[in-house]
Amino acid sequence: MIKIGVLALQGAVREHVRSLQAEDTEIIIIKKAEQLQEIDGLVFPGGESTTMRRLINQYNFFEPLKAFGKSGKPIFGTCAGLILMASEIAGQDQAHLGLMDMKVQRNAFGRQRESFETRLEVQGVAEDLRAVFIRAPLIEEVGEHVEVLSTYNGEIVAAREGHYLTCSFHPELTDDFRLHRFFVTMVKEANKQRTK
Ligand SMILES: NC(=O)CC[C@H](N)C(=O)O
Repeated sequence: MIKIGVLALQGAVREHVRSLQAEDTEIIIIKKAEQLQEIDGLVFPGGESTTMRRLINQYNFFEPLKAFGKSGKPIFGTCAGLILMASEIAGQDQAHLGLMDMKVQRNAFGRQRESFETRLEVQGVAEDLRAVFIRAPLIEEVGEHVEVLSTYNGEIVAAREGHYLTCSFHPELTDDFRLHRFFVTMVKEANKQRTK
């Protein structure tokens, strides 16, 4: 049995809990930093990244989340979660957790297109994944160890760097669970490596 946590400070928590349901997997809602010790993988939901960052500080999550990432346990960040993981944010002096080597731009899809749904090819996951974009960020630049998994109109919208997975859309708002399943497999594999 593996345990996957969903960071529950703000945002689309329940939807991720639903989408992560899988065999031999327990889903835990994370409200306190101590709970990070019991889990094998973690999801950062979408929502509002500046609000989430404020709550991360307020509830003393900052260092524990960084340590969790550095420990090699998988993290999956969606939308605002992607912004939290980035090492650089366009137009801002400071990033948040800086876990993934990538530069992101917030609210990157123009006004008329603030919110839309499309189908995307995601490398190793699906040829036609349903993707809902809501005031979504895009990934402007990636470091050499980052694998681009998907693009939309030439812009990077999903990527992986080792045990970190991220996308700028909301896979948890559809019944297409393939990206979540991919993450659950990443967690199971990382867990196997650790307990070998
Ligand atoms: N749906 C979302 O998570 C939007 C992200 C939001 N625009 C932010 O900057 O945090």
